[in-house]
Amino acid sequence: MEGAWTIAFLGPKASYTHQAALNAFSGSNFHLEPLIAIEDVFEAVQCSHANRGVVPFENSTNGSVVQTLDLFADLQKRNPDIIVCGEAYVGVRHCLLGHVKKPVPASTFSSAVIEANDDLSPISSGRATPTLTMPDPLQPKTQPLTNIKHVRKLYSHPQAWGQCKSFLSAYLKGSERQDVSSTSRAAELVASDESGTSAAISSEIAARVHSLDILAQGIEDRPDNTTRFLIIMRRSSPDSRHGEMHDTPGIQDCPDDQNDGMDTHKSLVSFTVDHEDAGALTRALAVFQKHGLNLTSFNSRPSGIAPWNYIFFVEFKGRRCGGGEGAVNAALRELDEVARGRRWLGSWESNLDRR
Ligand SMILES: O=C(O)C(=O)C[C@]1(C(=O)O)C=C[C@@H](O)C=C1
Repeated sequence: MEGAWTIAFLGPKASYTHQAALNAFSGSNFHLEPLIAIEDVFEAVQCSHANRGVVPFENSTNGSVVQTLDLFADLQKRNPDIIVCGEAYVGVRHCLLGHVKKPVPASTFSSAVIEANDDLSPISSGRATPTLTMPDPLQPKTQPLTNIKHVRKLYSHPQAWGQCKSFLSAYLKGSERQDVSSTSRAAELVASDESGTSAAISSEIAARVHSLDILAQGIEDRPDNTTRFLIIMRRSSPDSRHGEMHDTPGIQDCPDDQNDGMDTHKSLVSFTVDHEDAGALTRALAVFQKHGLNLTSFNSRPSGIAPWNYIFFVEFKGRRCGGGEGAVNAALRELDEVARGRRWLGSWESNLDRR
């Protein structure tokens, strides 16, 4: 694998990020390297251990992945050279993975055996009970494949809880929840739990990798549940694969592009504003409107400067062309006049229509 690119991703194997990495980088030219945390992926790319990194950015049901936004905000100045160079979408179908409870052999008709097997009685209706605050609760779109009354503890990535709310509230209300670094890490932990009373929200592939039983399938609230992943790289790093140098990745040659890639590309920028200055954020956003740059996402995270002070992330249609030309460069110059601490985070080809 001499000369192959190293692609770091949020692992272990069988995470949804792994699926995104396989979609974006298949073939023998790529060596895929699972890492434990999203920050490890940023670090691997920042220190050039990896040529590219794949990280979750946003889920269509549950919103932004705040760990990733915070790494782009980079308050500790650990990842100053990271930019985005691509994106990938993965349809996320969650499963509940664990161990099917085996019936106790009824060799004798003792009350202990009857009690133990009572837990294997038919599955509950799963209808969420209406309450005063929620008179019309969302009903889960699926029910368990087997009895799950023995499940006491759940493991998953924090994003997954918010994607499976109705199933969890209908069937697993009393179970303790533990956040872990990814859904595949959750499956790994459940596989090593000998009590058999834990379960993971994870993928069907993770069930196969860890020889776990699928206790329920398709437990996400919405059938269109999709996660968007970003591909990151280090700016000004030599990419050895084709022996070529990209001096300014994220800034592209677009000589024949009449509309700055507004139909084909997206870009990401972050900035802060003077919070004492009324209208400062409005003026910053007006710059994008003035140059016809359509915003596709807007996020904020604590800036680390002072409490209730934010760093803003704006994603918009269009790409930044080399040579200071074009609408995006013009907007960035004007943004520098009204915003503070502006950081360019890259342009990449939009993949939304190619899912
Ligand atoms: O835990 C994983 O498998 C991941 O790849 C992370 C992640 C996320 O952070 O959004 C990816 C997809 C799902 O939305 C849930 C978790």
